[in-house]
Order: sequence, then structure tokens, then C-alpha cells
Amino acid sequence: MADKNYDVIIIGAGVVGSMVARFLSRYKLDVLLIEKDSDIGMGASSANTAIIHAGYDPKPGTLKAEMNVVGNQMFDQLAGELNFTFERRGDYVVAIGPEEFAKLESLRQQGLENGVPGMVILNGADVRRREPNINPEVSGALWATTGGICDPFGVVIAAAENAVVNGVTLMTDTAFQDFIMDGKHIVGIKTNRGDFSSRWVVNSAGLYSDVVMHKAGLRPEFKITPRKGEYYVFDKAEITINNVLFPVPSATSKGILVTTTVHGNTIIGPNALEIDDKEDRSITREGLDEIWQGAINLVPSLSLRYSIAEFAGLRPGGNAPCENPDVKYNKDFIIEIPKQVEGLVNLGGIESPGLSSSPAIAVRVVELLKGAGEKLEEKSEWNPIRRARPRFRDMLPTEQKLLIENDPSYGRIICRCENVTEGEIVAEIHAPIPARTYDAIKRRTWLGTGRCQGGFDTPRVVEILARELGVSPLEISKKGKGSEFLVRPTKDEEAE
Ligand SMILES: O=P(O)(O)OC[C@H](O)CO
Repeated sequence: MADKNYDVIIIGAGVVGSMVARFLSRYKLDVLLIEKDSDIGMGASSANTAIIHAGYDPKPGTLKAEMNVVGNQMFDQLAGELNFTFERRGDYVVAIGPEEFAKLESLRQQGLENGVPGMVILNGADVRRREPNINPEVSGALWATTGGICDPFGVVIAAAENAVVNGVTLMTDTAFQDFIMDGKHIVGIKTNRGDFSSRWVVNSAGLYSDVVMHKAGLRPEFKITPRKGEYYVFDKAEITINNVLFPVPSATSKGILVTTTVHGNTIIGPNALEIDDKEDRSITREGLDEIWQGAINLVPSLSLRYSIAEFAGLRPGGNAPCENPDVKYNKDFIIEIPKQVEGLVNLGGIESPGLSSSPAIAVRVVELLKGAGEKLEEKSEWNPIRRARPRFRDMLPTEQKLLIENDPSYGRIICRCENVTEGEIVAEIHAPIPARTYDAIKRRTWLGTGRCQGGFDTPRVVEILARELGVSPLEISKKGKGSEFLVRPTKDEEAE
């Protein structure tokens, strides 16, 4: 076992694990956050709609409903403290035709039961005025003023970075293998990088949360069934959808939506395909056709000509029934300290609205630990603020000039579509959580997400990463081992 004894080990640095780490970093605890991938936020948190849901969708009485509404309300303060982009624009559930209009009121009632403030039912003319591109057959919409959009990678990175700056240890490329038990007590974990002892372990393994809890002998019937969602991204210059437009939801999904990102791109998706493979992020013709049909039902004037990228993400859907006996069977989040084993905070089935719920889940983890007798003394030096690094494209010309005078590398544009400079890339490589791969730089700076999709910047980024990390360009990868860009030196280099 490694020398150091941790108080808490968190398995999985997605949005939930990173948020738990951030909220625990406030207390005098030795916390280790482990992540099996080469960077944080590469699992379920890596591909989603970026929406902070208002909370009218989950069934009343479920943890999903409670965490969604509480989490949503925490985002203004969190965005201010952690400096990630969050815009509370509101969202619309759009009814097409009279039958769908009738369903809006029950959705509003459900929202009221969940405690969602600020919901209004609009008529078709109102919706057409607010979103001129909407299907003219629109009969009305539920407008939820508390809905928002964020930079979802920014949320994960900012939360984890604030945790690290406040003393949490982060280990990437570190995969959980098993628990170390003393009777029914968990006393540590085994990983591919050795054993670590700890008084508490938090299971925030997302798509693998079932595997982790089964290793502790818990909930053998619980199964994560990934629900794949595919998306199209549109060039921001060509299309202007200003709002988050949901269809009327089905019993199993919020449906295929048309939305905008904080960077100004329109995105459409996701479908919801239950699959077995926890790593299958493939795009299919059928899937893309399905999301296209869903999207043009809301915005008929969309044109595939302006699509610049497609991607797929997996939601870690579980089969846990709601613990509230008043709620009929509903697949709910698991947030518990189970009785069968000691030393485990068990989180499972955190699918949508997981991003919106993540800060509330973190607070609930803190409450559970307190309830289990942990003293949780606050650190006097805890700093809730995570300072943002300069983003050249968002600055005024006078600010850009000053930045360049101070550091000329901010005057060298590496990604022309998104106006990302060398200085920004270098800053991310030397940040508290260093970006070591192309995708890590992309998630942090938004480089490579424009019309050329990295066609021009990739070779430059490989050079910069190699130079700053002091390694050969052959070692630089897209997203970790096995995804290196270069296979061998060129003839000229070999001759040198
Ligand atoms: O299909 P759902 O209900 O999992 O919803 C997915 C959402 O659009 C994610 O924001």
C-alpha cells in the first residue's frame, strides 16, 4: 500500500467527481481524485447538450428532480466563483400542433411540483416572434426562465482545478481495479498504479459506476446501460438559433433538440439508443437521419450544408428504482452511503440531468459524510475562487494589445477559426491541471472546433506540446496512449 493514507478517494473525474472534489476541498481532508483516462471529463461529461436544465422533466419525488432543481440554482454563484461560462437564457419546450400544446400544462405542473420557478406558457405567435426560425406550425411553448447553457468542459476543468489548488491530489491514467476490505470496511483501493488506503471512497465512475459498486458486493442487480446520443454541430457564421428549443418530451427522453452553445454554434441532437458497449461513440447514418428529422420538425430552415462536425456521447443510464415509495418505478440517481459496506459513498446512474445536478450532488455527498459522523472542519485558507486565464478572442483590442506587449506569444494565432493564440495554449499546458494532449487543449481553449476542425492548427499544437513538455513530437497524442499523431520521424529528421 502507498505510504500516504487518504481520508477520501474519489473514483472518476467527470463533472460529478470533480464537483465532489471541489466541495470536499473546503475541509481539512486528504483527498485523492483518480481518473482512468489521460484527462478529466473524458467520459459521460465529454459530450452532452451543455444545458443546465430547469428541472420540469424529472418525475416529482425523485432524486433526479431534487438534485436538478437545487443544482440549477447553484450555477450563478458557481460560475462566478469558478469562472466558467454560464448563460441563464431560459429554454423552450416547443409544441407543434394542438395535441402537443395540451401537454405543456402538465409539464408545467410537474415543474411546479419539483419547485421550478419562472415557467410561462406562451402561445404560437409569441414563440414565432421570439424565435423567427421556428416551425410555423408551432402552437405554443413552455418557457422556463431558469434554463441555461454552459461550457460543459469549462465546468469540469474549473471545478477540478479549484479542488487541486485547494489541496486535492489528482492522478490521471489511474484506473480503479478493486476495493481493499477489512471485513465489511473499505480500507483502500487497488489501481493500475498501485494500492492506496483511504477511510472513504466515493464511487463517481459514471458509465462504470455499476462495475465499481459490484466490486464492493453492492446492488448486483444494478446495471448501467449506456444511452448513446448523436449530434450535428453547425458553423456559427451561417445559422442563428438563439434559444434552447426542446420538443415535447417522450416517456424516456427529453427528445431531439435544437440549441445554441455558449460559443455560438447551433447543435442538434441527441437521439437515445440503448447499447451495451460503454465505449461505443460511433456515429451512424440512421442516428444522424433520426436527429435530422427531429431537428427540422422544430426548425425547418436548418441546412445540412452548414454542418461542420458530428459527435456522439453516452449517458450512464441506470435501472435503480426511486427510493421514494410514493413514486412509481422511475429510473433514478443513486446517492447513498450503503449499510452493507462501510466507507463507501455510492453514486450511480447519474445520467441527464447529471451536469445540472452535479453541484447539488456534491453538497449531498458532504451532508452524507457529516451524517456518517465525519467532523469536516473547514480550512481557513480555502479559496473558492478559480481565476480564469486570458481568452484572447473575448478581449477588447486594447486589452489584446496589452496582453501581447506583456507576452508576445499571445500575438501568435494558432487556431484561426476560433482565434486561439499560442500564449493560451502554453498557459493550459502549465496550468494547475496540465493539458498534455491535443484534445485536452481543445476542451480548454475551444481550438480546433471551427470550420476547419483542426486542419490548420493540429501540427502547430503538436509542436508546442512537444516543446513545452520537453518530449518528442512522436509522443504527442490526440487523447492519450494509442492516439499519437505521428508514427515515425521524417527522412530529413532521421538524417540529422
Ligand atoms: O434524452 P435525455 O432525457 O437523456 O436528455 C438528454 C438531454 O438532452 C441532455 O441535456
